[in-house]
Amino acid sequence: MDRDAKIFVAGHRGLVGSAIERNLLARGFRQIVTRTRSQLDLRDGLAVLEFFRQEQFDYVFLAAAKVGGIVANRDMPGEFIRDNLFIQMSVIDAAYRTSVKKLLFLGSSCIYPKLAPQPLKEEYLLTGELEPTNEAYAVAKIAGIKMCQAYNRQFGTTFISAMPTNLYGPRDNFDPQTSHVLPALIRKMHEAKENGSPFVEVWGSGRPRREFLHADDLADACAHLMEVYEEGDIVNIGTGEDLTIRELAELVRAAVGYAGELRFNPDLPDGTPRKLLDCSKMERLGWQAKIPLQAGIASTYRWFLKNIAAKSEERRILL
Ligand SMILES: NC(=O)C1=CN([C@@H]2O[C@H](COP(=O)(O)OP(=O)(O)OC[C@H]3O[C@@H](n4cnc5c(N)ncnc54)[C@H](OP(=O)(O)O)[C@@H]3O)[C@@H](O)[C@H]2O)C=CC1
Ligand SMILES: C[C@H]1O[C@H](OP(=O)(O)OP(=O)(O)OC[C@H]2O[C@@H](n3cnc4c(=O)[nH]c(N)nc43)[C@H](O)[C@@H]2O)[C@@H](O)[C@@H](O)C1=O
Repeated sequence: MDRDAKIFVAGHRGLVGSAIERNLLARGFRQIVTRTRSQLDLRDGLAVLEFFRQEQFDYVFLAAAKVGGIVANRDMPGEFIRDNLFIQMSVIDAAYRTSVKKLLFLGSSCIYPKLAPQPLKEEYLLTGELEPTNEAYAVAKIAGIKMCQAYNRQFGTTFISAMPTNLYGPRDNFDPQTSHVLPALIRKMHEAKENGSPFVEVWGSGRPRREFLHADDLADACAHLMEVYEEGDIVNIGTGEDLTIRELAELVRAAVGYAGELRFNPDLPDGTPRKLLDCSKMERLGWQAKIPLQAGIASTYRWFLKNIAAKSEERRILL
């Protein structure tokens, strides 16, 4: 990729898009274009096509999506399927119509069947039933993969698809109701420590296993794929290691320095029992994750203290 190539990072204010933008700048790319949602609603196909016609991008990273944790997915399936299908349709089609050289679409490990063998190999896609809590989101993601592959076959495009495991890092969503588990636990334990609460509620049984990848690692993997990979076949991106939610909660508790009790609430959903990616394909392509989970949690907590906790405290004092 030429360092003067014109690149659109869709979703640049989110967890992944912001990490991709940082990574591209560090790699020396000079022409990165971004738009906020209020400047350009990516669900609006006509506006997106007009924007692509004006800008004439060489490369596109599609990191804009409707994203949320297990309860947000369970409770808002209509929004998850609608927004994601619209965003994907608009951006992928506009990329084809304006001859973008390469587009990277971001799927998710939730595209795999709920009870697939572990670790999850790319070939397990569409071999069984999906996890019900995020079926609508997963179906939209599978449609995105299939759209990229169909365009490659019929129109000769080079649209590639990466399947990340569960992610975390700076600029994550820390809202306890809609976020994923890791930012939710950071926030809940931090607030419990500040308020002297004797326990923190952890959803579900604590037994499900999850794999966690730092967004900076994912961004590096995406930039690497954009440089070296040309196929439509999906590629998993993870660390190759997982742990139980109870073990994760203990790690977060240690990082935050919270001494209270973890109280598991079985009324909330566990979701998929295990979701560990087989990352051997990505390793063969010359990439491996670098940020250890404990170090990643510690740096994410520092980011949270500076950017979320400090601002809530400022607001509380002003009120
Ligand atoms: N987080 C995770 O654990 C995982 C994420 N992924 C995938 O990675 C990608 C990025 O996720 P992540 O960074 O976590 O998500 P975030 O919610 O952090 O960021 C999503 C971004 O998309 C933008 N966006 C959403 N809807 C629109 C719209 N209609 N028009 C324009 N922009 C829009 C948001 O803009 P605004 O800031 O204005 O709201 C935001 O910048 C997604 O495809 C997701 O499915 C895959 C696996 C795990
Ligand atoms: C990335 C992936 O993310 C979603 O799936 P998920 O892996 O189930 O994501 P999650 O992070 O929300 O939960 C992981 C586990 O953790 C438990 N858990 C405990 N306590 C809290 C808690 O406080 N918040 C949350 N959210 N979960 C908690 C929770 O009960 C579950 O057992 C998909 O919908 C879809 O969006 C997707 O692709």
